[in-house]
Amino acid sequence: MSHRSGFACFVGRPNAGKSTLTNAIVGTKVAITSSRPQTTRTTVRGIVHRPDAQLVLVDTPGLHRPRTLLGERLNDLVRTTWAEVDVVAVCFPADQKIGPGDRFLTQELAKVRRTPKLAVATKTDLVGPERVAEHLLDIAALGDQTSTEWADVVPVSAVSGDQVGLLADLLVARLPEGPPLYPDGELTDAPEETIVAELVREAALEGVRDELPHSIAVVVEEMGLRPDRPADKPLLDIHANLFVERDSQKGIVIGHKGARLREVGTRARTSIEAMLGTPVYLDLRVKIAKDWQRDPRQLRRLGF
Ligand SMILES: Nc1nc2c(ncn2[C@@H]2O[C@H](COP(=O)(O)OP(=O)(O)OP(=O)(O)O)[C@@H](O)[C@H]2O)c(=O)[nH]1
Repeated sequence: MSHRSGFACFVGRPNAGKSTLTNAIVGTKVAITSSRPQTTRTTVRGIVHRPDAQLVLVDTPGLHRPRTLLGERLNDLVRTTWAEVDVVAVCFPADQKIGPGDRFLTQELAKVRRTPKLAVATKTDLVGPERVAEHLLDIAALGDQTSTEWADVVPVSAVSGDQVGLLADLLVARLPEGPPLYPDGELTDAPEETIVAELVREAALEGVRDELPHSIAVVVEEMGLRPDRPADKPLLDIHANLFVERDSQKGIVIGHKGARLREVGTRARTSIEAMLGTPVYLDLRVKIAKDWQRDPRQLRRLGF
């Protein structure tokens, strides 16, 4: 039996369902989802192991009109990823009309000629069959208008699981023949620190107002098992800094008498424990990195 291996990435407007789809295909939580746009910043890979193939999924941030240095860096990262992967799957949420953002994205993607492009109609559980049909026609028309030849057009629901298996098959079909790229059983090659930092960020974003999400960055300073613990009672010590850009934002994150920060810490700790399967002691500090999105040195320090 021949074996295929390679890389795929999901692209699409913010909130299109890329991270959720990555999780549904990989079958475990590796990328970070939230109901707010633009939370996926780091490239997190999920790896699908099958007898016939190994599919490595790269989850990129959304392309957007850059207004800051961070925005430009993100767009560069997206384009580089498109050229490097074996197939790009563009997500168009079925509960939304195709809009200028989708057109901009598809046009940009069309410039990366070599990479096969697959169109995915996401969130089909939210709408009826007529709307799905109409959406598929709109996607085909968008392909014509942008001279994009869709390798396939697939409707899926990551939430109900409908057609997720088919999508995985279609992605695998675009991979070159080759041996597995990663050892079996490895679900993600994102370092644990990155996953932990994303989980803290996700917890901090819950329930905050619109402007804040772009201003929060989390860096795990230190992480390690506490020494002198009995083998059956491990404890993972995590020291993390949560950076905001301004004093006023620090207040929002910390909340009245630290109440909000405590909530964020508890929520983050619970999801880190669930993810890593170890009890966690989380030491979370809020710091100000003034205007970090515009400062190249700070961007590097925060891992961009
Ligand atoms: N009903 C339904 N909701 C979905 C589905 N897929 C994703 N969602 C929801 O849509 C929202 C956005 O999903 P994400 O997976 O975070 O979207 P994303 O494209 O990764 O978003 P960004 O990281 O902001 O670019 C979340 O609230 C998901 O729960 C789906 O198949 N059905």
